[in-house]
Formats: sequence, structure tokens, C-alpha cells
Amino acid sequence: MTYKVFIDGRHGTTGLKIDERLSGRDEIEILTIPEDKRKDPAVKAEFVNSADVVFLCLPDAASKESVSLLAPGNTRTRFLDASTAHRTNPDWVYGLPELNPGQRERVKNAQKVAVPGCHASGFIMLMHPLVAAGIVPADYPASTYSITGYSGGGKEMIASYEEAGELGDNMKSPRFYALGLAHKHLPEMQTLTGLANKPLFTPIVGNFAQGMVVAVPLLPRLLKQKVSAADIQRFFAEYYAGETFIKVMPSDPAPMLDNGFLPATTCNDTNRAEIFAFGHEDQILVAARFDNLGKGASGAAIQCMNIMLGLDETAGLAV
Ligand SMILES: NC(=O)C1=CN([C@@H]2O[C@H](COP(=O)(O)OP(=O)(O)OC[C@H]3O[C@@H](n4cnc5c(N)ncnc54)[C@H](OP(=O)(O)O)[C@@H]3O)[C@@H](O)[C@H]2O)C=CC1
Ligand SMILES: CC(=O)N[C@@H](CCC(=O)OP(=O)(O)O)C(=O)O
Repeated sequence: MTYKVFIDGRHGTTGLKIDERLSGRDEIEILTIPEDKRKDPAVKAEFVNSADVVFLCLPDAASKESVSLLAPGNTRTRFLDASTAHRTNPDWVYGLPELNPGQRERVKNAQKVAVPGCHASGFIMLMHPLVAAGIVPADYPASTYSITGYSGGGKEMIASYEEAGELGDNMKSPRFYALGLAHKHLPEMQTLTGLANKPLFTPIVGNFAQGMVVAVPLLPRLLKQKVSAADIQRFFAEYYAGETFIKVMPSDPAPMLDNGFLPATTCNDTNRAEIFAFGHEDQILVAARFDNLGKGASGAAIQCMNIMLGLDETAGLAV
């Protein structure tokens, strides 16, 4: 059986990666829209309605427009949206199959799946289980910071690092951003964890192309139960037992570090996410490391597509 796939936004950062990951797979036929018609809604409608799967790798507004092109009664075409447009929309399923025991099945049966934001993926992988288990109270004053490679900012940001000639010190240095404290991933971070309030979120972009670490500090004195970093590590190991793409690291993470450092790039070109719990009985730092273009974007999208089509979930993905 061959599935027809239309990648809307195929030449953007996310679209290209999806294209790369799907090319060479026998069961996938990629539909190619003529370059000069790729933003023409009438032509796009034909592609959307003749595809089994449509990946939306577009700005939010263009994504919504493409979904509106679905013909009435078309229940065959299934969407995977990489944009922020539908992530907290109750008509869409959130594309993190490892979220909880029912989520993989919901993804499998969905017509519309929203692929998680990269920073949000890490935060939710860490905080959803802890809140659901009552270890972190829903009213916990959560904060998180996340360091990302510049490919997360799409074509424009990539060009600002790679095509600007010799970089000045400002660009060579890691840079905080989203300092209006209203980053576009905050709604999904709150909704999918069940936290009563949005976390205080400060992302940082560095002078490297891809890779990400999302870290969340936890103060045991503000938690409902007395727990240590080792307890949290054991909890995660049990929660994610059996998951291929989420790997909980040992309770003594020192041997996993690079001379005491935690580089952001270790999971690059895989769909793996590594979960860490650092600290002691007074202070805990939980962290998720993955490829912002892998489990944080196109890898996650392909994993969901595999599940939706009933294929091997790991097909085309490195662990
Ligand atoms: N980069 C990343 O790590 C991640 C990005 N995302 C999300 O995925 C989406 C795409 O991001 P990204 O790949 O980074 O962005 P890019 O800017 O790299 O690419 C976007 C692409 O969409 C095309 N495009 C814009 N409007 C239309 C339209 N109406 N019809 C068809 N094509 C159109 C653009 O073409 P042109 O340049 O010619 O206008 C461009 O090729 C965004 O919503 C982003 O938030 C999600 C997860 C991770
Ligand atoms: C460096 C940089 O700017 N990164 C982007 C993340 C892009 C991403 O993955 O977010 P979406 O999935 O919602 O597009 C940002 O923080 O806005």
C-alpha cells in the first residue's frame, strides 16, 4: 500500500526535513505542487484533497487557510500541523504519543494532529507526568528555560547566523529572547501540563544550528511530597518504561555529562529525547535534551504519521 503525502511548505526548514526523512520510503509517494502555484489556494485544494496525509509546515495563518481547503465530507485526508495554530484546539489531537497511556491511540485515530512546539515538547515531557501524579501541585509557580540552536527560528534566523559573514560578539554569544514573557508555546505548556498558571519561560538561542535542552527547577519544599532527585528519576523511569524515543538517564548523571557539562547537541539527527533529574533533597533540576528539528519538530511529525497510518512507529527515525 502506498500513501500519498503532500508537504505544504516543503521548502521551509521543517518541510525540508520532513521531505528528507520521507524520501526513499517505499510506502510513501510525495505529491509535488508546481513551485509557482504553491501559495495558490485553488491549486492547493486539489493537493490537499487528493492526499492521504498533509503536513503543514507553514506560518500559522497559512496553516489555517490550508485546513479550510478540506472539502466537505472528506474524512480521508489527515493533517499533521507543525505550526502553533491548532495546538490547544480541542478538535485537534496533541501529537505527543508518550504524553499519557491513551495518547498514542488518540493520535492513531485522529484526522487532525498538532505537532508540539519544540520548547513545549521538553517542558510537557517533564511536567505533565509530575502534575498528573500529584508530585507537582497544579498551582506550582513553575519556571523553565531552554537553550536552542538557531534552526528553531526558521529560514530567517538561519540566514541571520549563516549568511551574515563574520558574526559580531552579540551574535556569537547565547541570547535570551521572548523577553516580553509571552512566548507562543506558553498556551500549550499550560494546557498540556494542567498547571493553573503559565510558567515563567525564558528561551535562549545559541550560535549552533540544532539541538535543545529544556530545564525546569523544582523546589522540594514547594512540592506536595518530600522527594529527591533520585525519586524523580525513578518516577520518570517507570512512567516512560517501554517508550522507544524517551530515554530516562540514570540517577547518577555525572558519567553522562561531558566533563560536567550538558551539551545541547548530543541527540542531533535522532528522534530521541533524554530525561535527566539532577540535584539533591533541597533542590532539583529536571531537564530534557533532544534535537529541536527531531523530536522537537519533523521527527515528532513523522512518528505521529507512522502511528496514524498503522506503520512501524520508528520507521525512518533514528533512536
Ligand atoms: N524551525 C523549527 O524548528 C520549527 C518550526 N515549526 C513551525 O513550523 C512552521 C514552519 O516553520 P519553519 O519551517 O521554521 O519556517 P520557514 O520560514 O523555514 O519556512 C516556512 C515555509 O512556508 C512557506 N510558505 C509561507 N506561506 C505559504 C503559503 N501560503 N503556502 C505555501 N507555502 C508557504 C515559505 O515560503 P516563502 O519563504 O517563499 O514564503 C517557507 O518555505 C511554523 O509554523 C513554525 O512555527 C515547528 C517546529 C519547529
Ligand atoms: C530559536 C527560535 O526562535 N525558536 C522558535 C521555536 C520554533 C518552534 O519550534 O516553535 P514552533 O514549533 O511553535 O514553531 C521560538 O522560540 O519561537
